[in-house]
Amino acid sequence: MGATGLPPGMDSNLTELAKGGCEIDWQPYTQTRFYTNAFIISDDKLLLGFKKRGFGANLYNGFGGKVEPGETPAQAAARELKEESGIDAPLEHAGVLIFLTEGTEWAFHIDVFSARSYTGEPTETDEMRPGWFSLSENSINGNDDRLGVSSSPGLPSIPYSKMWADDIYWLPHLVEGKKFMGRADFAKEGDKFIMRKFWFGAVC
Ligand SMILES: COc1nc(N)nc2c1ncn2[C@H]1C[C@H](O)[C@@H](COP(=O)(O)OP(=O)(O)OP(=O)(O)O)O1
Repeated sequence: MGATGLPPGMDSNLTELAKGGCEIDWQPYTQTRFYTNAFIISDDKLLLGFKKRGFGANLYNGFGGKVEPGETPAQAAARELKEESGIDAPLEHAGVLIFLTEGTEWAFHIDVFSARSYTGEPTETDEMRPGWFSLSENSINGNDDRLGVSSSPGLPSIPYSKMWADDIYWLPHLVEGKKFMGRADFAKEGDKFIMRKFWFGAVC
């Protein structure tokens, strides 16, 4: 933890939203690998993809992947969104996330994007199965899932229990149009990743 109380690499112009694992040290890292993640919001619905293979398989997430050499994060985000869901969208930068996984010396640096319109039809691909989730009148139940209530009848609520454990701390801010930044360090237990230490903040 730096002198500002923020994890190394975080901007000081942030208001704390959530933290945990304060008794544990941040895992050191020597390299950073750049990724993207994109979320589409349409009226009171959020588009997520069920990851069918690879890292994060069997979890819901936004659409994204590695930033390829020569690409900007924004270009990579648009390409990955198209490749994984079949749609185009006017993506805007929403936040930055740093993730460490036990046993690796490199950190995921994820530029997160969002858009409130899109063109095309969300379509299942080899990697992702897109689906809409309700954002209406969210409330939290005992399973950490947010219940969609009224105006999107038939749509499920955001499936936080089937998403990465960090998402519940920053995704509501993305939905509200607020910028955010954060970090989480994960340990591996068998084939599961357990979030041990985290810090998330909103950009002031
Ligand atoms: C560890 O916590 C994470 N939380 C969330 N919400 N998202 C994460 C986390 N770790 C990684 N991600 C995201 C970042 C990317 O959007 C994907 C991973 O990208 P992927 O491995 O699928 O990259 P591709 O370039 O598409 O890979 P291949 O084409 O080689 O399969 O997960």
